[in-house]
Amino acid sequence: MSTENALKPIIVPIDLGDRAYDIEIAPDVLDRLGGILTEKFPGARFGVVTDLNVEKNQWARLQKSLEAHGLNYALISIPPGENAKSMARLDSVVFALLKEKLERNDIVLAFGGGVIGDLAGFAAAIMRRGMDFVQIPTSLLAQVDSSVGGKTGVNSPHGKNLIGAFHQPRFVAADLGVLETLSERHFRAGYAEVVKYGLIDDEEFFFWLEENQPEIFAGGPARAEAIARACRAKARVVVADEREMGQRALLNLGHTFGHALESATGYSDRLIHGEGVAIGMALAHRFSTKLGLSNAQDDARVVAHLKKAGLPTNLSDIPGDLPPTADLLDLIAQDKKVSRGALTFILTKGIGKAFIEKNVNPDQVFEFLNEERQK
Ligand SMILES: NC(=O)c1ccc[n+]([C@@H]2O[C@H](COP(=O)([O-])OP(=O)(O)OC[C@H]3O[C@@H](n4cnc5c(N)ncnc54)[C@H](O)[C@@H]3O)[C@@H](O)[C@H]2O)c1
Ligand SMILES: O=C(O)C(=O)C[C@@H](O)[C@H](O)[C@H](O)COP(=O)(O)O
Ligand SMILES: [Zn+2]
Repeated sequence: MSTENALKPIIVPIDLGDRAYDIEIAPDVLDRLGGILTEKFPGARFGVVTDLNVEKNQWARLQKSLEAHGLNYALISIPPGENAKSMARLDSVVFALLKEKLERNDIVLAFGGGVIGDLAGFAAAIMRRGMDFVQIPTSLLAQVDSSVGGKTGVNSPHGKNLIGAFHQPRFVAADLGVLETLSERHFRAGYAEVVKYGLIDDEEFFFWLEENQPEIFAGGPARAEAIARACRAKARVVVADEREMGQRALLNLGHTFGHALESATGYSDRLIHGEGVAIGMALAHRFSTKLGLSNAQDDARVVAHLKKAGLPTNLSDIPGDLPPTADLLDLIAQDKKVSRGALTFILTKGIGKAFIEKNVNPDQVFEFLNEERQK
């Protein structure tokens, strides 16, 4: 594939019939958003949900664009971090939007990373029995993954993302410029989800990432191309299986382990989502090899690439103590892919050859995790 010009907007359509929408990836879409929203939603008011970091670094640009078109908005800004994906914070955001008298035909703008997208999207899904919303993803992770596909929700002490709804956005505005103020740690974490698309079913993309990772981190055309390729990959899966009745579960590669680790570390800065996914993908590869399904060479290649990008790949990379393995297994048993009590994992036959394995033996997971704890 030829390198895409970073200055030219890239449109990725999500063909979901009456819920179809576009992702626009461009360096200036935030500055043009006031005009886009005016055209798409004439007469609407906007409830902008963001966090304090995004407000400090990027709100001025969006505000200018909204005000240039005379749009009426209310700003709701919450403390940042994964802990915001809670029932308590959902309650306060919904309350604030209702207090602003947002009507059912008004629009929620989710302006932030994946935490804001999941939380504000869920708020939109339940407010007045369902309001429309627009995703304005400001982290790499949100641009390549969470703003696309309609999974919204919050966490529970019982497990990650256990309370939520499928609710598709009406538009996704992925502005490349906003990434300039994202921390390196969060950029790296988002990159784990980019690597995921290569590992699922596109070894050529994984090899391209091996070649281009430094350019992607530096910004410019390779970054725009990586984001667009990730969005197209996610679009293909979501259009084929919107509500995860089957193949969409492949997007969960690394997440069965990763989500349990995020819960076990209290949804804290000890382990952010993309880091959990990086460790989870390394574990999924090694577990597959232990079961005789994959091979050590591919495992090593995956780990080497994740490490080169500054990502963790071992349980011991997580600061502090982890709970006993039995507790980790309890968290894995709360995974939404569990069916009639049986564990489902996304396993692999090698790079780009992931598959869904139902009825995974919990004793084998327990033994594997105990071995991994020794590393
Ligand atoms: N719905 C989905 O399909 C889906 C997919 C993947 C991940 N997720 C969820 O996404 C969440 C993780 O998202 P995330 O990694 O974006 O985390 P995040 O939303 O916490 O954002 C990362 C951090 O960067 C800050 N930030 C974001 N954009 C910034 C910017 N442009 N400039 C400066 N600071 C900025 C935020 O304030 C936060 O501190 C997890 O809860 C995960 O479960 C959902
Ligand atoms: O969109 C999907 O489907 C995914 O699985 C994408 C994941 O990266 C994301 O973390 C998602 O929120 C996980 O979904 P869950 O259903 O396992 O909570
Ligand atoms: Zn994820």
